[in-house]
Amino acid sequence: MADVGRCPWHRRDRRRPGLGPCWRGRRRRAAADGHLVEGHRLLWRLSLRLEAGDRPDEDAVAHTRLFDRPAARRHRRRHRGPEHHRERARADRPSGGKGPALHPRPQHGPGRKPDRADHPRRRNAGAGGAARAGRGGLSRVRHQAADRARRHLAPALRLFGRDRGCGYRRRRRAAAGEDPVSRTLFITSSGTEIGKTLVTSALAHQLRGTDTLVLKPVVSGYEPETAAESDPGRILMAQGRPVTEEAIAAIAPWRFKTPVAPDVAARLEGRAVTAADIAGFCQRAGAGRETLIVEGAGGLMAPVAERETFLDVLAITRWPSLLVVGSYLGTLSHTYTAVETLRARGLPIAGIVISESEGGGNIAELTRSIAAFLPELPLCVVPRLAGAEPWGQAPRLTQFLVDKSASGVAPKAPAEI
Ligand SMILES: Nc1ncnc2c1ncn2[C@@H]1O[C@H](COP(=O)(O)OP(=O)(O)OP(=O)(O)O)[C@@H](O)[C@H]1O
Ligand SMILES: C[C@H](N)[C@H](N)CCCCCC(=O)O
Ligand SMILES: [Mg+2]
Repeated sequence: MADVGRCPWHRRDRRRPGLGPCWRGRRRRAAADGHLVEGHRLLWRLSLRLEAGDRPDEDAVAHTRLFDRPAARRHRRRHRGPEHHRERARADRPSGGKGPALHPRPQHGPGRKPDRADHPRRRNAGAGGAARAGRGGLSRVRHQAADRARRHLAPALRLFGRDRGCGYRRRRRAAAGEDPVSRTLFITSSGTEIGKTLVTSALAHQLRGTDTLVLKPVVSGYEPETAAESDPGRILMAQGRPVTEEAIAAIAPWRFKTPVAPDVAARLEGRAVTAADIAGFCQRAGAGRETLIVEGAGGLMAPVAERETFLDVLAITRWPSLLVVGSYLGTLSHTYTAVETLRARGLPIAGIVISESEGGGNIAELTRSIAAFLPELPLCVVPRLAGAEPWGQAPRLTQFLVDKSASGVAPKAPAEI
């Protein structure tokens, strides 16, 4: 049985009786593989598959075993060994796919509801689509990834609704490219050494216990000996995770030794990275996660390749940016330039965080200026924090995360000063 449809945790016999919605209702029952079936209707669909001699996937075989003993025997025989194979397969093959159905199609009529699989809206959905137009079998034109994710989805969704459960189906759909990660935030800044990692670690810390992945795909100036002080090291510590080489490699695959622009650092090591590499890695790693947070390296337009910058990563992904800016003299121009740059590419901005620079600055005046110039953008201040774990003292930053189904831009939040 393919590992689709139910979370392994639930598939094991751990359910407490009477708690799950899955096992209620007289006409529904659980097959031995943990998949839900709807009695007669599903049997009828299976009969259509079997009639055509179609055995498209392992699931169909599993159900055959459950519902149709002669067919299950044939299946076992067919897999017994090569010496039986040809002869038995010939004998088992239905005559042109036109033999009688094992389970005759239910007749429509008074007192009998038409099968929902025949409804026009459902014709392409799940197993219902297979039975359409009297073709008596699954379509030969198949989209493999979609099929993998959609097997048995229709009955399951009808019973439970799309958003219930532990998130296992959502992650599977996302892995098949059907459903993007719910919330993503790209932490960028008006320059380097501004406070991106502090903000990223604070978010990572505040989102502990949730389904959040935090990535720092490109890091320059990385030394394995001082991994705990590196950006990915600090992110892991903020999440309460051990700083190991494996954990760092999983969240920061492009690590370069020299503390310079990533394209230069990569060239010095005879390596290369592109905006598409970075976008692809993050999207694959984050597929199906509830929240994905990605920290850039350097400022918004720090180069990643000779003719590409982090802005090109954003042009591919269209992640909302959280712009971290300093409180030094000159930050206003840097801030507005970064905002204009994102807007010129039509990229969403989740908000601005002023991370107090070493020299301080007039935070109240800066906040007033930015709020007046960009009143539509949420604004927050992270004051100068001391201590070994500054991420634990930062103000709440999770308000910058919004569902992708929303506009992609965080709702306006009051400035925290
Ligand atoms: N609000 C703050 N309070 C205390 N320290 C801060 C603050 N903002 C930044 N820093 C300090 O400034 C230094 C640079 O910050 P950080 O590493 O977060 O910058 P960055 O933008 O992530 O840089 P990079 O471009 O290298 O990724 C760090 O030592 C950090 O702790
Ligand atoms: C080493 C440093 N802290 C960052 N990791 C990389 C900064 C690159 C800046 C490139 C630039 O904008 O000139
Ligand atoms: Mg950083």
